[in-house]
Amino acid sequence: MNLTSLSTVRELLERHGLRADRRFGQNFLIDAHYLRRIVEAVGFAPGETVWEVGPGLGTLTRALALGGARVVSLEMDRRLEPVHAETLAGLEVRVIWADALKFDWTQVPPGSLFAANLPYNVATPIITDLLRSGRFRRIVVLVQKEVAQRMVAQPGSPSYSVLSLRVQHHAKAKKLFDLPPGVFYPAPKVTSSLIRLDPEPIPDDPELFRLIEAAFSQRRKTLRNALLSRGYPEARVETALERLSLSPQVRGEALSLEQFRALEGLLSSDI
Ligand SMILES: C[S@@+](CC[C@H](N)C(=O)[O-])C[C@H]1O[C@@H](n2cnc3c(N)ncnc32)[C@H](O)[C@@H]1O
Repeated sequence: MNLTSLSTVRELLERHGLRADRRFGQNFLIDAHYLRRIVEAVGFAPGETVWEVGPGLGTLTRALALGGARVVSLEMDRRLEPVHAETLAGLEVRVIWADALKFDWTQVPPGSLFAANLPYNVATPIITDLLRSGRFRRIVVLVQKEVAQRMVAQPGSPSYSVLSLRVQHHAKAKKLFDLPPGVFYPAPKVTSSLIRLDPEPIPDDPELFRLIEAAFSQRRKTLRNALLSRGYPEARVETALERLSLSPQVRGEALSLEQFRALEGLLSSDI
């Protein structure tokens, strides 16, 4: 069965009485060229397990399994079960019917691989959870281009955000290529991008991210005021900024990850 054929996808949906559901971010990939490039980017060895979120009709899931991977995939939309009975039959695939946002990724073995065409509305929290779990050595995700830009953004750029720092803290990130809306059915309004993350074994740092979230909580405020409004003590914030030679007028979006780490170190010590 060729799931990258638009007529096959339409016929499959119609035969099962289904429509792509926007609430679940269902935009199915229907392009063989891009599908091959995504599978190549995952770079698994034969028999290796690849974790996935959102198999949908089974397009990427099937391509990974046909390429020799064992796939464990989380899906929320139970209507797809009879579709999988056709599209994933006989393949090394296990579907877990669960919400990926509630899944405990720390139960995945360390050094695992992850690949997905992520539902756009929940891509950021899923990527954050995957990174925080510390269980993945490579994460290949198809996301909205704006999310991809945030993932690789540097200080001072309009896309620089909590997600940029989350990615930098845990991983090396590379934007691989863009995909036009027409390679999905139904076509989304936006361009997509494939991103590869190569995480290092670095644990989460909740205090650092409490600080970063406070710094980005009100982008129009100075860093000083944003931190004060989140309850950081004034004298300590002022001394820490001074020690780091940062102006009291500086905004959070100007600081590098290293500067946030240094700031957090000073704020949590007796200065
Ligand atoms: C963009 S589609 C990708 C489908 C397929 N992998 C493809 O490439 O054509 C996203 C999929 O994620 C599923 N999904 C959405 N939210 C989810 C969640 N919170 N947990 C698990 N699956 C979810 C949707 O039902 C849909 O199948």
